[in-house]
Amino acid sequence: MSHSTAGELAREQQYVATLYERLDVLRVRTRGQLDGVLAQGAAGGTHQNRSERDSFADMYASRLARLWAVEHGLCFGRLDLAEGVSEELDETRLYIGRLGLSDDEQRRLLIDWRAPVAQPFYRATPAAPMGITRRRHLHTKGRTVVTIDDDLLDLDGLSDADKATLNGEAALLAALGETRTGRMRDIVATIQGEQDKIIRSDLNGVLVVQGGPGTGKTVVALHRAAYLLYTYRERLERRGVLILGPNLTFLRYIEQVLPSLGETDVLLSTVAELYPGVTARRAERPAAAAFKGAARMTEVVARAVQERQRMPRQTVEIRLDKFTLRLDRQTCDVARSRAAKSRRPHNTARGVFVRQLLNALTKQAARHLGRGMLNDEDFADLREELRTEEPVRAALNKLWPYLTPQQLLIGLFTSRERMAYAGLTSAEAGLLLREPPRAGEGWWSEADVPLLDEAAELLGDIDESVLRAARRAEEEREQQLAYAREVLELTGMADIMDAERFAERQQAEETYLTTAERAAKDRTWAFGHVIVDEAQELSAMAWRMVMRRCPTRSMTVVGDIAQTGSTAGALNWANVLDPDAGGRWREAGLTVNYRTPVELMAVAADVLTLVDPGLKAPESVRESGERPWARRIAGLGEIARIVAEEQVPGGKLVVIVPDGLELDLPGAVVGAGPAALEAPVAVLTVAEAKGLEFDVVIVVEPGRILAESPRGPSDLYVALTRATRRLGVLHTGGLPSVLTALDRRTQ
Ligand SMILES: Nc1ncnc2c1ncn2[C@@H]1O[C@H](COP(=O)(O)OP(=O)(O)OP(=O)(O)O)[C@@H](O)[C@H]1O
Repeated sequence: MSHSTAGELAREQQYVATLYERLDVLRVRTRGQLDGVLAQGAAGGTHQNRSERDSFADMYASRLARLWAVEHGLCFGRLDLAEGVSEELDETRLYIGRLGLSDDEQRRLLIDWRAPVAQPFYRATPAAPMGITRRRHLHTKGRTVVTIDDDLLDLDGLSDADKATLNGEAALLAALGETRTGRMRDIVATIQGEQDKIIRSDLNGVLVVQGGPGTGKTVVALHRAAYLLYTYRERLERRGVLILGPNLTFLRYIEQVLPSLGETDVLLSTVAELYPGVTARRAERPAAAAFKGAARMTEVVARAVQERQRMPRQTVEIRLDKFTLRLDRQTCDVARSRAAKSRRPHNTARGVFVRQLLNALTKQAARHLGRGMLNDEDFADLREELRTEEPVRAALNKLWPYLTPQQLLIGLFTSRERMAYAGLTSAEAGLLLREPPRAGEGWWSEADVPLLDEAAELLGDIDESVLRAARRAEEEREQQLAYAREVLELTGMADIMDAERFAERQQAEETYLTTAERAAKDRTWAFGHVIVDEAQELSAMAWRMVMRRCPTRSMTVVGDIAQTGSTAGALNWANVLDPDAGGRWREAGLTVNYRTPVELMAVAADVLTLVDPGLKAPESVRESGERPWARRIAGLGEIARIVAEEQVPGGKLVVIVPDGLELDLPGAVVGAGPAALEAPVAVLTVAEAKGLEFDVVIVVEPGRILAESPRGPSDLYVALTRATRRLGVLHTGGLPSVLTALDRRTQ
């Protein structure tokens, strides 16, 4: 029902203009407050004054950023309340928008979409109107209201057909029909009821959202992050929210959605990036990645640590200048079992081990020195002397070395002997065996990252390299302080900023880091909430790592079991979640496909029966009017011409190819990366296209995609469900029989 009559439009325009005026006033006011704080910033004062000023500056800066982020589509809806519904004043109308606004008398002008009173905007239906008589969608261009769409929720006035309408169908279909920009957009104006329930679901426990392609899992997860931060600000602001996606291209695709929702305490990451200090770039063979992802690796890593605590069979001789000390097997074993009993991680248990052996060595040394019984003080002095003797240190280090997770895994994967000790068969070891790292080479793969994390847990983070780094940092700070003094002298700024403050600004960036930035640097950071997207792809070992980041198990896990491409990935949510969140997870479903038109989904649904005949494809909300097609080509050389014919003006087209098929299209971006999102034409593999969408999709050699991995049917299903408008399939050999629903084109 469209009510874009001139009079109504003019009235809404007037109201929206007042909202923008208010927004402008607040921007100017906040800018003034920020400038005021910054102007005092350089004037010295106590440390406490300075840190108060910094936090005010942060607060005003992020408020200002929020005020600027809502320029587009500031207000998108209105609710007309049934009589007697509003207890506050005599409000009969509520305007809904990207943030809340009030005037100087605290009268509310605009309601944040996440506020509880805004909920009927997304949930009210004619059958359950929630005290609303009318829901109005306002479409704006810049600051101008262009059209209005109404849903009448007053039961008496509606026919049965009207009662069954979707929430703001016209608004929704308009949003879905738009050409893709290469970046995901927010959907605050058109969130649907089943999505809203998930967005506003309780913070506690693990919420699993299972839904087919295009059902809005990603976009809903992002809105949930914004909603949770708004509703549980106190609890979440300090700990932050982690959002894990499958790869960096995907993170690029979604990164703009959150700032437009006004959220900054969110860390976007991938499993490959989650271990601080490691960049996992190396490609891994699928069989090795699957093996490294299996839960059994927990034991393998534990055995690898034990192997480093193995005691030698022979007596260890330590030659000092004046005499030789000896550690026999039994003494070593006793020290080892003491250390093991301490139940501390390897690097901290080392203290127990070393103390035990040093005591034994000190007694021996006393005998050699003919000093018999020593008093406590002398004993301690002699022990300290021995501790710093190089041969003693070397021997103790060999028996129980300090280890970083990197050292442990490099040691393991480069030695068949160690792998055998860790319980691997010769064939398994062959799968993992590697050459040691060479300078400049990326040694780590994504599958190694959860193993590094596992190792870090068993080893403990306190190791010598950390201590050395801390000492170095202290020295550096001293140097920087000296440098700061010099610079301030030279620049004549000495009287407006003291050296310590300058040095702090230069070096101790920690003070200025956001929660998300601090969390990114800290392996042991516990997030307030964790969201995992494309969660079906995570291996058992990756789940262990993710769970460590969220001891409270407040999580949102979104994915589709039918789309699992990784051989280490999930085929069933219970298998994944029972081990770490047994009894604390609940499942919700999304059933409507907002991306793929009906015509395309019919083809994909046939492929879904190959994945599992019991699975049901999501229902598409719209038709494109274009039939998906298949075409036999004589060679890959023909693809460029077909791509040119299929492109839609201003839209994005992707050619999806099997792994290892090299296709060089003139003008196309090949492979993952931000450029692939921007380009009019890109060539991607299925794994690279996962989670993304394009106006036009051309799938090349579907038979090869089906055959190239045990998850071939899932991969083809993913490929066929990426398009919002047109789908074509090109093949040089026969067309797989599962694709017979495609129209056959001959030229
Ligand atoms: N309520 C909505 N209003 C407007 N657009 C929507 C709505 N829900 C989903 N969409 C759009 O539908 C498309 C698919 O959403 P999204 O990528 O979140 O789906 P998905 O379930 O994660 O898909 P996949 O499993 O294929 O990765 C996006 O363009 C999204 O913006």
